[in-house]
Amino acid sequence: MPTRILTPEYVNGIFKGLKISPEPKAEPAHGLTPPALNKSIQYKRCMLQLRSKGDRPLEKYIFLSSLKQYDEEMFYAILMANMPEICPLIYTPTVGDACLNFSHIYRKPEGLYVSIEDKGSIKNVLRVWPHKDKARITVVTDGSRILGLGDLGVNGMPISIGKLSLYIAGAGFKPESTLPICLDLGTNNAKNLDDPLYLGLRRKRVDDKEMDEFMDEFMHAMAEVFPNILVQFEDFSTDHAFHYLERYQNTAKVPVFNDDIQGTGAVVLSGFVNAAKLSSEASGRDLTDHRVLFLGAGSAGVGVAKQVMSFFTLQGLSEEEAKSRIWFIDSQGMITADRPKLQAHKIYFARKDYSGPPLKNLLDIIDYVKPTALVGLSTMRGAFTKEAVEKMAELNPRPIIFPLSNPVSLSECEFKDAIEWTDGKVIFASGSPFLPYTYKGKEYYPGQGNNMYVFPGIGFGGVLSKCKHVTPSMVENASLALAESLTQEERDMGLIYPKLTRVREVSMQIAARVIHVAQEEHVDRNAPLRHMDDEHLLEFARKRSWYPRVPSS
Ligand SMILES: O=C([O-])CC(=O)C(=O)O
Ligand SMILES: [Mg+2]
Repeated sequence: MPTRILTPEYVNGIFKGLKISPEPKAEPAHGLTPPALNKSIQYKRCMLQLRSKGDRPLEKYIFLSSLKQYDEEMFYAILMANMPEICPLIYTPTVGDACLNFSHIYRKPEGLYVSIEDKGSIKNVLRVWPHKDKARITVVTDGSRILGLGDLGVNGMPISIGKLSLYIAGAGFKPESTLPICLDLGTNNAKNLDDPLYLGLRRKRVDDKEMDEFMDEFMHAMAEVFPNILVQFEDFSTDHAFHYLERYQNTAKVPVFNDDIQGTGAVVLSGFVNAAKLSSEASGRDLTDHRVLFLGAGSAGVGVAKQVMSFFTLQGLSEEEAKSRIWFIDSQGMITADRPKLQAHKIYFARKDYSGPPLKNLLDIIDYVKPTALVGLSTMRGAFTKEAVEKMAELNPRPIIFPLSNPVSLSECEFKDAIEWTDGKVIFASGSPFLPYTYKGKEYYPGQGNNMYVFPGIGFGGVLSKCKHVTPSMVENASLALAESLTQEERDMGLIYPKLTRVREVSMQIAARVIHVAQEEHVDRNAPLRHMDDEHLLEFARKRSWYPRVPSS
């Protein structure tokens, strides 16, 4: 039996003051605000107040979060005009701190909490969401693997909220069409369970069987209550991430994708396409001869490797040949097929062509594999040591080094170090942002291989096409559209990803491509769009994209 009593009073009470959908707002009545206050001054005051918090990012997060609640349009105007400054505050890395502290800094409802105690009546809980008919995109986490921070339980909610803010700023979803959801299936995090202020259920996680039953009911209920929604799974623990993607991606009545597996994979493939070209220009090596070594074999690592395989298959290699260009290291060393008790998701990439003693040390493995690219999704801070990066630079005139773990405190290496250790030769992308670095008088720009470049466009294209499913080809094409979106200026700067300031335009290109592929694969249900050519699809996406009505200066 649910413990919550969903009386109208309860529902009205909990949402009182929750501004999920600002209807066109009346200006505050004359006399209630100081005479000179207007939106432009308010914008400047907000920026001033934000910046006055100096280098206290969590305080900035809290400030921005309350700004979003009392003046949503102002929040988005500020975010969109200052993406490089604000993204790291509402998203990785600061969102990691917000999650760790969520039970202490929580103020107001911003999404739905569905707990194991709601099993049997999940539909009723979903129905409390205002504007049910407007919901088009949801980010659903169970808090079990938040960034690289592990099981945070209900404290994972800010990740759903942060990603949806980027769906809005990045692609132009209307704020009221977004729905953050945190599933509370317990937590195995002792720190949470010992914290008297922890806001989730005070119990260990349920077993897999009970979780399956819960998830099946949840997905059915979602399709019934929100028939037009697209579901993005986020930060589920590795086994569950793969399991629920497979369980629902072709069968659920609403389209589903997993951002950690597919979004991260797509964004890294895109960066790799551009990086491999730069690296091959320097080495003369054929594109099909790249060799990619992954450190970390969780949902993101394996998801990324599967996408990177399509780099090779697009060059004409077979699946087996493509797979042979990829090596994995996990906590026990290089993954080989003869290792006993390999987890299911690691078997595919386990090497069958190695028979020596187990290789455990990164330097030995680099010596053996001779990679052109080193990709980290290990959440092991500093795992790409000076010696390892120097060895990569000995092997390659332009080594590709992607330390992709989030947040920044768990990055496998820092941008500054990668530049110095390779004497500026590195082609670099990280998961969380680093600042540009000047070395020997030249300014170098880090790439940010974060799924924020693709999920807004995948979601927007998926929703505009009214797709039944998100297919692998839609994801792969999102990635290629991102790779192709670089301007000449960005290429001249040596970038492998477009500038963050262009993310809206890039998302439109991705969305248009996603619609096109949904049509080719007959998973679209928006028939009138079928008559549009690519240029019209792009125009259509741009027209449907939401902007805050606030002057941005
Ligand atoms: O949230 C991010 O920055 C990227 C991501 O999905 C993760 O690290 O789990
Ligand atoms: Mg994630």
